[in-house]
Amino acid sequence: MRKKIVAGNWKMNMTFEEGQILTSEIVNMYKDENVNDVIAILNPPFPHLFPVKKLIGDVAGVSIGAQNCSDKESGAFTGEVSAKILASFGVEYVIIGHSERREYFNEDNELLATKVKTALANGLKPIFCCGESLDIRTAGTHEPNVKFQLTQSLFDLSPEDFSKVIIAYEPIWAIGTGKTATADQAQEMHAALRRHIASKFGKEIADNTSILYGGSCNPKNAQEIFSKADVDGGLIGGASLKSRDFMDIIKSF
Ligand SMILES: O=C[C@H](O)COP(=O)(O)O
Repeated sequence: MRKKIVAGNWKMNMTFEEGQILTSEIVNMYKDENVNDVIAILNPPFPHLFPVKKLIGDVAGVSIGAQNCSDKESGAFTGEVSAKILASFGVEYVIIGHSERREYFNEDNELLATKVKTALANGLKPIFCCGESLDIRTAGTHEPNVKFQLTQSLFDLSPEDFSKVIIAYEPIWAIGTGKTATADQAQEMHAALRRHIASKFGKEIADNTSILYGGSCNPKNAQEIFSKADVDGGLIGGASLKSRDFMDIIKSF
């Protein structure tokens, strides 16, 4: 059975102290409150990874992920962080292909395919982001557009490797805009992606792939979105910076 996952993407937010407070609050709430088998993944900026991991300790169900990794294994690439370094610090997940990386850092499907392979080769589980712009949505070509992102970056993987990937569907027009996709729009795309995955890797793998929704998800709309058959959780930006909101989203299942 596929896993229910809520991942918090802090993006470029939180000082050291703020990150420590946020993590402590989330970890304590997660331990004290009734969480229905939902994996929480905290994805802070790089310098937070080790201290946040220490605060999480051995609390089952809470895990740590990075927001990016290099496509290179190691070497003279100033400012980059490799999957190998992340893994050596006990990081378990890595977000790859977020639309902000695609747009501001020119990351294309080909580069992202390399990043996914590098992450997997070093034991990290990729949270692979995909999603369409408003123009593409308006033109009605969103489904083939997003399927193409998966084909280009993930369909070279072996079935065994693909099974370790989490998909995050994030319509770009819904990110940080307060304009969330409707639950039906999310379900429609998630179901299409699952069919697409099945066409390449088979029904069993597709049925076991967690597909998360991201884009202005908050405690008010999470329950309806998560109630849809093919929505297995969320990739949360703004609302993951407030412990109560993040926990309420986790408890929306
Ligand atoms: O990675 C998270 C997404 O970009 C969603 O961000 P948001 O919840 O602030 O819209």
